[in-house]
Amino acid sequence: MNRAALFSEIKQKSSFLCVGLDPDLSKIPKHLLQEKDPIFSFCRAIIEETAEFAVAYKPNIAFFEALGPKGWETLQKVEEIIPREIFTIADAKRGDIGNTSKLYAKAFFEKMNFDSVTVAPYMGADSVTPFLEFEGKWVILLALTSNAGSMDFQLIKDEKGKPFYQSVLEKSQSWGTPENMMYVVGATRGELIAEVRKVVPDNFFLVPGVGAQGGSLEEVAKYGMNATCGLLVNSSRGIIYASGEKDFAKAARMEAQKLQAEMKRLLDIYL
Ligand SMILES: O=C(O)c1cc(=O)[nH]c(=O)n1[C@@H]1O[C@H](COP(=O)(O)O)[C@@H](O)[C@H]1O
Repeated sequence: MNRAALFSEIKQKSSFLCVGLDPDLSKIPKHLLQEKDPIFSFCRAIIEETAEFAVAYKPNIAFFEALGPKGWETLQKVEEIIPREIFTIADAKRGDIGNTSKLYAKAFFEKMNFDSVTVAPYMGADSVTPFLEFEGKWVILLALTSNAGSMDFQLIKDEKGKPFYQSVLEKSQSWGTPENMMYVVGATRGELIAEVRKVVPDNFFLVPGVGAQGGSLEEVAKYGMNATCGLLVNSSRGIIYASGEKDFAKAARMEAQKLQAEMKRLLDIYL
């Protein structure tokens, strides 16, 4: 999917919501455990009820990988039922020496048909560029993450006072373009989002951390929105575990709808 198609979906749905699929057998409603593939049944119900409000889905690969070979089959089935006009993100946080990265890319872009994969920048250009060689596919590069540990490296300043995440943004600008590279910028970083936006005015940001991690949607929109919206805001647990009972999919729908209504308001203000 290209940037114009993504922006068109955002405008059509008045939404920049990414629903995070982090399905955990210990958290899904108990009645689903009798199903042949409980994780698939769970994700399918969530997708059916939230697709009207979502412009992206982000399955976190860990939750599928942890189930062994069957988990990979489930992931593939989940990817296949996501409506094609909705952007798909394999949240795998990959990145390795070039020939290995190329095979990671093949796994998510060719064996499966994801639009994008999250990639860690730590190993540098040759670990990231193999993902960018796939026509129509995207890299989502970790820049400023939402977790407490982001302070360990990302916020360390060099002798001129420039934080490390900023060097990642600057350096990576020559690897890809706003047509094939996005950045992960955590919602919990508030006004730092404005600093990121200054360095990379045109790229989309994948913004996790609203909902369960406490980030503010209002601040994300205020500091991060650009002329093509430039934001995919993810919520995982806040949506998919809105209820642990039989009404879980309807409850997820209500949470997604609530976020979409708020996003519509913010698009009207800032776009
Ligand atoms: O790459 C990510 O998606 C990611 C980056 C980051 O900085 N923080 C972060 O929480 N995530 C992911 O985003 C999702 C957040 O989930 P919730 O906190 O439940 O909404 C999880 O799948 C995390 O792995």
